[in-house]
Amino acid sequence: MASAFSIHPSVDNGIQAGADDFAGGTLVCRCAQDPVRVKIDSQSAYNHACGCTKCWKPKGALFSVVAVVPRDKLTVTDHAEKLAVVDPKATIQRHACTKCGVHMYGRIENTGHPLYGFDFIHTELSSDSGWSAPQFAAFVSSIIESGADPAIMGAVRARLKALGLEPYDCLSPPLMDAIATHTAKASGVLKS
Ligand SMILES: N[C@@H](CCC(=O)N[C@@H](CSCO)C(=O)NCC(=O)O)C(=O)O
Ligand SMILES: [Zn+2]
Ligand SMILES: [Zn+2]
Repeated sequence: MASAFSIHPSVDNGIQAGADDFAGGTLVCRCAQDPVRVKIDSQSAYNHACGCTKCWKPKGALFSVVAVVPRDKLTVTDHAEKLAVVDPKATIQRHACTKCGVHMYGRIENTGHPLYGFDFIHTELSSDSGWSAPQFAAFVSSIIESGADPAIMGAVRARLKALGLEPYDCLSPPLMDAIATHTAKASGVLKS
């Protein structure tokens, strides 16, 4: 049965597996003229659906789909002058196209942050196929903050599970463990 809502257009009809030998591609914004292009020289990692209010999502979708790549593998090749940071105070500085609104990459500038060194990208902006598939759904309850009816949450979580995207209200357990380990080492609670 078709769903009454869209999780995200790239997963609504099932999830396409990534390719093991995939080594990157180009992200292109939605401007018909002079699009911003970002070259990625790496496969993506930790791809996931994100329900938070800050990640860019296409119109009508409840979730964004967002992954990370090492920041030294990301290069803006065309029309960097069109990019601006959406919220300079956010942990993840999202560089968006000022003309079409698409977020081209999100960068963490705080060197002490557990995820420093990773840039956040939306692989749907690339026509290259082989990017790693989304593995889980994060910040699911946060879709309510963008206006989703709390009454649909049961159906949303059931749909995510049916798609193979385990729903979490924060990040996935392996990512939360990695972040907590980093924090415990930084504070000295855990000896490295
Ligand atoms: N309920 C809030 C949650 C926002 C949030 O913490 N988002 C996460 C995940 S973004 C990609 O997975 C985060 O790390 N944010 C840091 C940032 O956005 O700078 C909401 O929905 O706004
Ligand atoms: Zn654009
Ligand atoms: Zn998010």
